[in-house]
Amino acid sequence: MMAKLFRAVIMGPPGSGKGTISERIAQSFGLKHLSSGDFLRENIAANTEAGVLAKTYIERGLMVPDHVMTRLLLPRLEEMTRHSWLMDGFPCTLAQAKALNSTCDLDLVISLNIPYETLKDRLSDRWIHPASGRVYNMGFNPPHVQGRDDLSGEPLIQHDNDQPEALVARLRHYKDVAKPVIDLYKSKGILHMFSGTETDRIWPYINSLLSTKIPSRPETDTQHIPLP
Ligand SMILES: Nc1ncnc2c1ncn2[C@@H]1O[C@H](COP(=O)(O)OP(=O)(O)OP(=O)(O)O)[C@@H](O)[C@H]1O
Ligand SMILES: Nc1nc2c(ncn2[C@@H]2O[C@H](COP(=O)(O)OP(=O)(O)O)[C@@H](O)[C@H]2O)c(=O)[nH]1
Repeated sequence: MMAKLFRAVIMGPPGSGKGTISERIAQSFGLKHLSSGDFLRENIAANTEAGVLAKTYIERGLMVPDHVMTRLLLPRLEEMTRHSWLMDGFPCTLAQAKALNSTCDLDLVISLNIPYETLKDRLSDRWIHPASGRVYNMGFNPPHVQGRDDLSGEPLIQHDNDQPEALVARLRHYKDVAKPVIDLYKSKGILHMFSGTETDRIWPYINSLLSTKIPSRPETDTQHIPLP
C-alpha cells in the first residue's frame, strides 16, 4: 500500500512509447495505467452518450472535442480517490490540461521526445488488438503467433493513420497542441523530458526518477531492464 497517492501524466507524439512505458511503470510501481484511448473504446463499446459522440470523430481520424473528453474522463478520475494513477493520452490540449488542473494536483509529467524517423519506423510496424488496445511491434515486441493477439488469439490490425502519409500531419498537430501543455507543466516545475530512440534505453532513467518519488514493488522492479 502506497503511503501517499501519486498522480502522473505521460505525454508524447504518436508512437513515442507512452503505452509501452506506462505498462512498465504500472508493473514496477503499482500505479493504475489509465489510457484515454481505452476509456473511449470502453464508452464506444458500452454505447454511452459520450461514446457515441466520440466515435463520430475517431472514425474520421479526428481528435475528440475537449468538452467530450473532459466530461468523460474527469468524473472517472474524481472517483479514483484511493488509487495512484498514470494517465496516458490525456490531457493533450491546453483546455484539457486546465480542466484536469481544476480536478487534481499532478505530481509529475513525463514527456517523451523521440525523433521523427524513429516514430515513422515504429508506427508503420505497429499492430493493435482493437478490442483491448494491446499493442505489438514486429521487431520490438512481436506477438507469440504472427498476426494474433497473445491473450485472445484474435486477429491484429494496423491503423491507416499509423502509416507515414498520415503521420506527418498527426505529428504537426501534436506539436501545435502539446506545446502550451508542456509549457504549462514546465512552469509548474513538474515536467521531466526524456529523449532517445529506444524505449529500453529511456526506461532506466524514468525508473530511477520514479524510484525517488514512489516506493517500487520489489517483486517486479527488476523484471524489465537492469539499470545501466
Ligand atoms: N486526449 C484526447 N483528446 C482528444 N481525442 C483523443 C484523446 N485521446 C484519445 N483521443 C481520440 O481517440 C483516438 C484513439 O486514441 P489512442 O490514444 O488509443 O490512439 P492513437 O491516436 O493511435 O494515439 P497514439 O498513437 O499516441 O497511441 C485518437 O486518435 C483520438 O481521436
Ligand atoms: N522498435 C521499437 N519499437 C518500439 C520501441 N518502444 C515501443 N515500440 C513500439 O512502437 C510502437 C509505438 O509504441 P506505443 O507504446 O504504442 O506508443 P504510443 O503511441 O506513444 O502509446 C508500438 O508498436 C511499440 O511496440 C522501441 O524502443 N523500439
